[in-house]
Amino acid sequence: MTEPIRPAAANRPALALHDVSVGHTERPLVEHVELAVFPGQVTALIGPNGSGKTTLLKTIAGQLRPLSGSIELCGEDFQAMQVSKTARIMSALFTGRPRTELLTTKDIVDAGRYPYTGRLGTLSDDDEQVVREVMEATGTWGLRDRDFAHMSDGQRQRALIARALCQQPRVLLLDEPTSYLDIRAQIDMLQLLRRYARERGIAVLASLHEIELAQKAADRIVCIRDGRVLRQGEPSEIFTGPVIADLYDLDRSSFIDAFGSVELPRPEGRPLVFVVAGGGSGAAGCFRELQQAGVPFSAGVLHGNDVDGLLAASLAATVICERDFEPISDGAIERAKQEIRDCGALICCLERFGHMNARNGELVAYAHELGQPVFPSAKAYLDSLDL
Ligand SMILES: Nc1ncnc2c1ncn2[C@@H]1O[C@H](COP(=O)(O)OP(=O)(O)OP(=O)(O)O)[C@@H](O)[C@H]1O
Repeated sequence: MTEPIRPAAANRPALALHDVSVGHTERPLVEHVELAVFPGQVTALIGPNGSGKTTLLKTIAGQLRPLSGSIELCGEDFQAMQVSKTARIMSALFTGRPRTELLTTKDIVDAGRYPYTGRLGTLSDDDEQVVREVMEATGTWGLRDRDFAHMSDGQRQRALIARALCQQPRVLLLDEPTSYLDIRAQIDMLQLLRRYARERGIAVLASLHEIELAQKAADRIVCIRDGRVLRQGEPSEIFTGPVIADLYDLDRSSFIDAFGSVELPRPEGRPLVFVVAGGGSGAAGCFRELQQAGVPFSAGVLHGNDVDGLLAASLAATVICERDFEPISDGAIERAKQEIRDCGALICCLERFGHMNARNGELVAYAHELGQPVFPSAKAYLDSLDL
C-alpha cells in the first residue's frame, strides 16, 4: 500500500535541514547546515566553485548519506522514509548527460510519472495529461518524438526539467538548472519554476551560478563557502557589494546592487581622462569602453543615484559626486577641476545639460581654457590615442 503524504502547509517547511554535515568522505565538506524551504518558495544556493552546493543537493536527494544531522521532508524523517514515498514528494535534477539509446524525448519525460504508475510503467490518461501539460509549459512538446540522444544541450536540459516537474513533487532540487540554456531560455525556465512553485506550492531548492538571475528569481538565498553556510537571507540582504565580494573574493565595488550584475575590475593607474556624463550617457557608451581599453578615468560631477553614478563607482578611478537631488555645489566643481587638471583630457558625453547638472558645462569650458583636448565620445578619445 502506498503511504499517505501529509498535506502541505504554507507555514511549515517542505524541506528542513537540522545541523546537517555533508561530504564524500568522513571529512565534512559543508558543516552545520540549517535550512528551511517552504512551499511556494524558490531558494537559491550560491557560492564559489567547489564550495559543496552539488554535494549538499545530492545529500538531500538521498544520493549521499549525511555525515551528521537530520533532514525532514514534509515534516517526516527523510532517512526513515520509503523510497517509493520519497519519489512522490521530491524530484531532483543534476547536471550530466544521462545515457539513452533509442528513447524519444517523451519517453524520458514519461519517466517522471513512474512513481505514480504500476510496475509496468504504463501511463494512464491522467499521467499522459500531466506529461503533455508539462512538456508544453517547458517548450518540449514539439520535440516529443525526437531521439533524446540527439537533442541539443539546451533542449535536453528543458526535457529533464520537464521530467522532474512531471513527478509533481512537493520539493524540487535542481543543480544548475540554467546551465546550457541561452539567456532567453534561462529567463523562461526561471519564470516557469517560479510559476510552478507559486501555483502548486512546490518548494524549489536550486544551485545557481548566475547570481544576477538568482537575485531576480529566488525568494531566499543561501551562500555556501569555506565549509559552511556563510549567510542566508532575502535577495536584498545578500546581493550587496560587500556580501557578494566576500562570497566570491571580488573587489567590493564590482557588484552593483542596483543592476544586479558584476563589472570587470576597473583599470589600474592614474586617471588619464575626465568624463563628464550623467543620465545614463556614460553607461551607454563610454565607461565600459574605457574600461575595456584599459584606460583609467575619473568621472563627475555625478549624482550617486544616477545610473552613471552607480556604474562609475565601480569602473572609475575617482568619481566626483554631488548629493542626490541637489544641484552641483561649488565644492564639487572645485574637486572636479582639480581632477581635470590632473587628467589632461576630457570626454563630454552630453550634448545638453539640465537644471541639476547645468554646472558641468563649466567643467567643459574649464578644459578648453586649459587648452586640453575635449572629445565627444570614448571612441573619439580612444581613436586619438591610436592604441
Ligand atoms: N564523488 C566525489 N568524490 C570525492 N570528492 C568529490 C566528489 N564529487 C565532488 N567532490 C569534491 O567535493 C568538492 C565540492 O564539490 P561540489 O561539486 O559539491 O561543489 P559545487 O559547489 O557544486 O561546485 P561547482 O560550483 O563547481 O559546481 C570539490 O572539491 C569536489 O572536487
